[in-house]
Formats: sequence, structure tokens, C-alpha cells
Amino acid sequence: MFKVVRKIYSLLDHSERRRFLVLILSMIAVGLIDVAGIASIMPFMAVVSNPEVVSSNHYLHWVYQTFGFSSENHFLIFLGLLVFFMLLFSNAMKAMVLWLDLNFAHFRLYSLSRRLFSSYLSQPYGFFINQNTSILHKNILQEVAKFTHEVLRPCTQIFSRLVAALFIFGLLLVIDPLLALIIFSSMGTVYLSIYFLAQRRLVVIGEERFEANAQRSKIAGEAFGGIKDLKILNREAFFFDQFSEHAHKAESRMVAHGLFSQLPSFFMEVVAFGGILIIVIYYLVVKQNIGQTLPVIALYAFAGYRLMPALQGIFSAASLLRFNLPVLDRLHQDINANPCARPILSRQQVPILPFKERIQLQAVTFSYPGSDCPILKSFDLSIEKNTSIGLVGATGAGKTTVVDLLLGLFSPDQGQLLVDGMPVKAETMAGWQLNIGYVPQSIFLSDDSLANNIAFGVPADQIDMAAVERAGKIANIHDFVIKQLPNGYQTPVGERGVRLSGGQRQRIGIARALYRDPAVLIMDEATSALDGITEEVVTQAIRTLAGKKTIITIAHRLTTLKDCDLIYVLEEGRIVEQGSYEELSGSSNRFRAMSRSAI
Ligand SMILES: Nc1ncnc2c1ncn2[C@@H]1O[C@H](COP(=O)(O)OP(=O)(O)OP(=O)(O)O)[C@@H](O)[C@H]1O
Repeated sequence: MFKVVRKIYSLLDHSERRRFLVLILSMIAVGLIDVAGIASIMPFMAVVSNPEVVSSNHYLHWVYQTFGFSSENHFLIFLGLLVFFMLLFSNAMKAMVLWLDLNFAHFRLYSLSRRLFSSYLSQPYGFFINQNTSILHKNILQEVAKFTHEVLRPCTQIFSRLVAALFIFGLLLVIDPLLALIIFSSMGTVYLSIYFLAQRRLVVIGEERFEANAQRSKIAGEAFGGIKDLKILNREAFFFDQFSEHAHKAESRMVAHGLFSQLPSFFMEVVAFGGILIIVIYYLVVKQNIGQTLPVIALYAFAGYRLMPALQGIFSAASLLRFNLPVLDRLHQDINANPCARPILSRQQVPILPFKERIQLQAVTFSYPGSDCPILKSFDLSIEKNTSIGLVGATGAGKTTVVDLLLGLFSPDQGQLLVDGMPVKAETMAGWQLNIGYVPQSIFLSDDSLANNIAFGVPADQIDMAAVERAGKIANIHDFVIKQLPNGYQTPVGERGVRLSGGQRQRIGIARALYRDPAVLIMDEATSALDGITEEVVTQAIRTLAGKKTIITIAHRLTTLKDCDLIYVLEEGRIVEQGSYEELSGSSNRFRAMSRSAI
């Protein structure tokens, strides 16, 4: 339990911990007021059952005299009103603490989901290739909500109810220690035994729910992500069945937990009723004092009425907490265990890394995270500023890997990335990346306007429309946008650009890479989805950048690389040949074979 509290505590920041303390202190105050409300019922019931107590009881007599009451009925009305206002005050305080409690829980949902999102965003690219992003969505949205409502709130509830229960117990203890101990220990024993008997199982079903929930999120994400293939292959039933199986498992664990957390309350009602019977018999038979019985029974009935939900609340909150321990563990791990994370900085905060002479990969050895087979071994590459180079090679030769290392998406296991002879370190990587415009093999488009997709990640009111159009013209998309789209650059592209053709999507990707007018342009099969004529037009436009930018192009269609200053031929992670297009066409059989097969 101590470990759990420490984990929860570590998920809160300084001001959140302070608020948590305020909440706990308010709960103690409410516990005190509550018990005063319960205690105030005793004199009232004593006077109802035996009006003579006003003169025989020292305290009641003092109040009666001090406030100058003239009849016992008036005094009774006064006591009744006192009880009423105590209850009113106590319930108003409870409502206020509930507000504090809800406020605390819901704003933790806000702050924790932000922190988790930021923690994921700041992870290196390698983190994402070993993750299923649907599960990350689910963690940010569903599991954080589960944490706040089913881990954090149960904690405050356990505390508030424990305080209430202890104060009620204290009150009963003052009135009749033996009976208080019997009641409290019998109720406590029932709850504690059920809890300890079932706690292991609770953790297991909690883990099963967490896993089943992760699986159903993954399946839903994959079904929609691959909807085209799913439709063509008629695989809807496969995904539907898989989703149903995991959804059923997750919900059946919820049912098991829900039932478990409520069952003892039914049993306890019987125990409580039996308790009242015992009290009546105890006072009638053992103490033989019928005059005292009514107020004490009223007190016990009222205390029981408060104590039972308090104990039941502690029990269900504790079992909820136990059931959701996997959620706490996962959030704790994802928010705190984050050694390679890079802080999220806005562009203005990142100084661009000066680039004047050359980019180098020096003696680089690299294997992908989770794999011990190196894709590149002692790999060297040097690219002079403002030259155009091409990377060619059979599929799987390592071209994209080389580019990903130049982009700083991965760090070499050995060797380094140098810019102007200086190693690019983690602190300067973001500054280096500001030099680069990158067109990947498959272009991601957000469900937004063309302009927002080209400027990508720039707030709409800060987009430089002149830069958007300039990039659109080089990417040969400008005429299409102006002539054929109803709202020009403000036309929405649909989710993942579904309203555009593959070639149009690719040209938007090129325009996006050029929007910032970067010093380095890296294109990985950037023109492969274009028809021959459009490809030629785009290649021509990019050619106008030759000598002004450093251009690195991966292409299977080798004619795209005709104007490159230097082409590197890669095979199994090594450079096996290099030269201009003419040189390689003349001297390399391998290059000629690639040329022929790519036409
Ligand atoms: N995330 C990954 N984890 C493990 N191995 C990977 C990963 N990505 C790529 N590889 C492996 O690295 C090797 C080089 O892949 P890379 O994508 O760099 O080749 P490529 O030359 O760009 O191929 P293509 O022309 O098909 O894009 C391949 O053998 C591939 O299986």
C-alpha cells in the first residue's frame, strides 16, 4: 500500500500535492463536524424519551437555565432545531468537500493526460516503432480517466471515509467502549477478511481488463487504419470477432469487480440489523435500564447508518484501487521512466544549427531497437553543402536507414553524425533538424486544409501564405489547387487526405518539406506515386533548387537521379559503387541492371 501511495504521489507535481493536502484537511474537518452532528441527536432523543432528564442532567439543565426556557416543549424544539442545523451545516460542508474532491480529480485528468501526451511526444522516434499507437491513444484518453476516477478518487475516498469512520467510532467509544469495540471489530473483520481473501484475484482480473482493453483499442485502430484492405479482402468479420472477444473479456472483468465491490454491503445490512437487535437486548437484559435505551439505540442506528456506508466506501474504494493497479503502474512507468525523452520546445526556442560545409556519417554502426543485427557497419558518407546526391540500391539495402540517421530519427550505436565536422548531440539535434525538409515514402495528411497541411503544425493565423504558394508551385500542385479546388489552399483534404489522389498527396508532402525553405531537402521515393509527366515537371522544379540546397534523393526510378552530382549504390548496408549518372551507366553493370528493371 505504501508503494502505491508513493507511486501516486510521484505522479503529482508540487502544487497538486499541496491541493491534495488541503483536500485531506477538509476531509478531517468534515469528519469532525459529522460526528458532532451525530452526537447532537443524543440530548434530543433523551428529552423526547424522558422529559425529566432536563432537570436531572447537569448539562441539559445548565443550557435550559442559561437560555431562559420556560417549558420543556420549547426546549425540545430548540434541541430539534439544533440537530437540524448541525446536520445542515455538516451536509453543506460535505458538499463543499465533494466539490474540492471532484475538482481535484478532474483537473488531475487534465494535467496527467497533458503530461502523458507530452511524455510520449518527447520520446525518440525509436520508441514509436516498437509501440502500437492505438494503445498510446488509449492510455492518454481512457487510462488517465481511469486513474483519476478509479485510483486517485478512491484514495481520497478511503481517507475521507476512514476519518469519518474513526470519528464515529471515537464517539461510540466515549458512550460505551465495549459495545463500540464489538460493533467496529465485527464490521471491520468482515470487510477486511473479504478484502484480503480476494485481493490477489482483484489484481489478476485488473491486469486482464487492462490487457483486453489494450487489445480492443489496437484492433479498432488497425481496422480503421487499414479499412481499404479490410474491405477488399472482406476481412470485417475477422476484426469484428477479435474486437468482440477482447471487449467481452474486458467487460466481464468489470462485472466481476463491480459485483465483488458491492456484495459485502448486502451482508453487512444483515449484520447491522443483527447489531441493533443485540444492542436492544444488551440494554434490556444486561443493563436493565429502559429509560436509557431509546437515545442509545437512536445514536447507534444513526451511527450505523453513517458507519456502514463509510466502511462499505472504504472497501469498494480499496478494491477499485487494487483492480486498477495496472493502470497506475503503466502511467507511472510512462510518465516517469523516460530517460531518452527530449523536452517539447517551440520552434522559437530552438536555435538553428549553422550548416556551412558538409554533412557526414562517420564510421556508423546501427541496428534497430530490439534487433541485434546491424543494418549498417562502419558506414561512412560525406555530403558537401549544396550538392545533389542520390541513394540507390535494392529494396532493404539500407537507404531509408541512412536517411533516418541523417535526419536524427535514430542515433548510431557507434560512430557519429557530423555537421561541419562537429558531432550533432542530443541537445543540438532539434537545431539540426530545422535545416531539413523531408519527404517520406508515405505522406501523412491531417484532416485539415491544404494550407494547414503544407505548413503542418503552424497555427493557422501564423501561416505564411506566400511560402505556402511558393512551395506549392515547386511541388507542381499550385495550378491544381487554384483551378480545381473550391476553396483553393483552404480546401479540406479529408482524413489522411482521402479526397486526394496518391500523386496529389505526395506533392503536398513535397510542398510541406519546402515550406520552411530548408537548406537540406531529403526525399525518400518522393516522386514514386507521380505519373511520368508530373514526375518530370516536379523533378524539373526541384532541379531549379540544385546548387542552392543540399538535396538527398532515394529513388528506384533511376532517371530521377540524372542530375545528381553523385549517386551512391548501396548493397546490404554498404556503399558498393559511386559516381555520376553517366559514369555509373557506363561503368556499372549493377547500375545498368537496376536502370533496366526500374523502367
Ligand atoms: N524498425 C525496424 N526494425 C528492424 N529492422 C528494420 C526496421 N526497419 C527496417 N529494418 C530492416 O533494415 C533493413 C534496411 O531497411 P531500409 O528501410 O533502410 O531499406 P531500403 O533500402 O530503404 O528499402 P526500400 O527501398 O524497400 O525502402 C531491412 O532489412 C529492414 O528489414
